[in-house]
Order: sequence, then structure tokens, then C-alpha cells
Amino acid sequence: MLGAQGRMGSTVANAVEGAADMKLVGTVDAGEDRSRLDEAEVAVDFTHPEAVMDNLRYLIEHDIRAVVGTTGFTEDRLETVRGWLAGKPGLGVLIAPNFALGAVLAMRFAQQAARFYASAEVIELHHNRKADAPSGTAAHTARLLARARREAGLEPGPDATTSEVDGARGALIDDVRVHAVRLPGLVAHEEILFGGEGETLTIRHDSMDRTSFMPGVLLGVREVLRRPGLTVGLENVLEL
Ligand SMILES: NC(=O)C1=CN([C@@H]2O[C@H](COP(=O)(O)OP(=O)(O)OC[C@H]3O[C@@H](n4cnc5c(N)ncnc54)[C@H](OP(=O)(O)O)[C@@H]3O)[C@@H](O)[C@H]2O)C=CC1
Ligand SMILES: O=C(O)C1=N[C@H](C(=O)O)C[C@H](O)C1
Repeated sequence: MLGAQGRMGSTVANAVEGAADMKLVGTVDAGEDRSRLDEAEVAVDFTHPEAVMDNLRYLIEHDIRAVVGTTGFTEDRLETVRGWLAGKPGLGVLIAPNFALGAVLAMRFAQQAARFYASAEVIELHHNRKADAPSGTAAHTARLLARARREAGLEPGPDATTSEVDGARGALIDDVRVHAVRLPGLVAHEEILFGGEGETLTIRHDSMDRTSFMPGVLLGVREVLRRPGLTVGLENVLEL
């Protein structure tokens, strides 16, 4: 477990210890020696966007499969990981922006809706200790929406804004606007809003507790053992 003292890492360590078919063989926190993971069949990374690529390179070099929940994966980063894996046939890496079943389903439902609505925006709401904004899930959702909209031949819907305070309309990811809220008391939440003629559709997912991510992480650990190469997104493991 990389990032074992973190909010997610400590929850994953408990979940692994409670799983009859798994054994926690080592933990690594910031600045600690990663060689204590060398006996592991699978390493799980919930660290920091600035640390995760270096961790992944180490794991792949040492023939250790990886399940990664850490955010910050751009298409360039994914391509780099594919390059590292190219020389390692049989070795698997799973990277998922969100391991909660409901979040994965919400993204799939949003993808289905996107082809019917030119206008769509994403609001993500998280605890105020979160390092990155917008969330990896929101960025992934925005890219999925943009792709589904393009494939349906839709242009982004009209927006009459001509004057705005910087940031008021959120960040543009691909061509979808994403808004980030940070408040104590929240865990991880996302709304995907669609607007049409006289109606709106809202798809919302709420993680009330970090245990919501655990069935997905444990499934990922089991599945990465039999999936060589890079898998991106739990939807591919769930075969949605
Ligand atoms: N995919 C998913 O389903 C989910 C993904 N996440 C993502 O997981 C990541 C972690 O989130 P969270 O647990 O809340 O964050 P935390 O800050 O609570 O935990 C991260 C931990 O990683 C440690 N760390 C930093 N660098 C390294 C390193 N090089 N090697 C080992 N450990 C390191 C940190 O130590 P220190 O504090 O000393 O820097 C800290 O203990 C984020 O990117 C978050 O967005 C979160 C929830 C679900
Ligand atoms: O930092 C978090 O807490 C979370 N991070 C992931 C993200 O950025 O999408 C997943 C979930 O939203 C919780």
C-alpha cells in the first residue's frame, strides 16, 4: 500500500486486512523505501498527483502490478504508462478515477444522456482537504460527455454570457464546464446537469464514506492479476 497513512490508504489497508483472500505485505508512506513492496503481487497507490508517476515507474520496473486511485492522469501520462508497460508483457496496471460503483454508474448514465442534450455541466463537491481541483472523476466525466456529444453530432449548447467574474462559469475541460465546491463535512459528490427544452435532468452520486470505494478497490486488486496492460476506469473491469 502506497500512501498507507492517508485517508484512502488507511481505509484500503483495513479493507485488505479484512479480505480473506488478501494479505497486506507492506506499506510505504512519503519518503519511505519502496523496496519493502518488492514481494507484493499487487501494489495499491492512493498518494498524490505529483508522486504517482514516480511510484508507477518503480512498480513497473520491479514487475509489480498496480491498482491506482490517485488522480492527475492526463492522456500524456497514460501514454507514458503504456510505454513503460510495453516492455513488460503480462504485467497489469489499473488506473481508475473513482472506485465507487455508483460513481461509475453515474458516469455511464451521463454518457448515455449526453447524446440527447447539447447543454451539460458538471459540479463536483468534496471535503476541503482535497489537494486537486477539479476532481479526477469530474475531469473524466467531462471528457466522456464531450466525446458522447461529439459522436452524436452536437455542438455545445448556447450560452449568452458576455461578462463574467473570472472562474464564475467554472473550468472548461474538453468543451464541458466543471465547477468545484470544497467544504468540510463533504466526502465526494458529483452532479451532472443536462438542460433541454423546458426541462433539466440531474444525475447525482454521493460517497458518504470512504468505505464506498473499497469493493471497487478490492475487485481491482483481484482483476489486475489477470489483466495485462493498462486498464483505465473501473467500468472496464465491471464490463458495463
Ligand atoms: N479513485 C478513487 O476512487 C479515489 C481517489 N482518491 C484520490 O486518491 C489520492 C489520495 O487521496 P487521500 O487519501 O484523500 O489523500 P491523503 O493526503 O489523505 O493521502 C495521501 C497520502 O499519500 C502520502 N504520500 C505522498 N507522497 C507519497 C509517496 N511518494 N509515496 C507514498 N506515500 C506518499 C501522503 O503523505 P504526506 O501527507 O506526508 O504527503 C499521504 O499520507 C488523491 O489523488 C485523491 O483524489 C481519493 C478517493 C477515492
Ligand atoms: O480526493 C478525493 O476525496 C476523491 N478523489 C477522487 C477524484 O478526484 O475524483 C475520487 C473521489 O471523488 C474522491
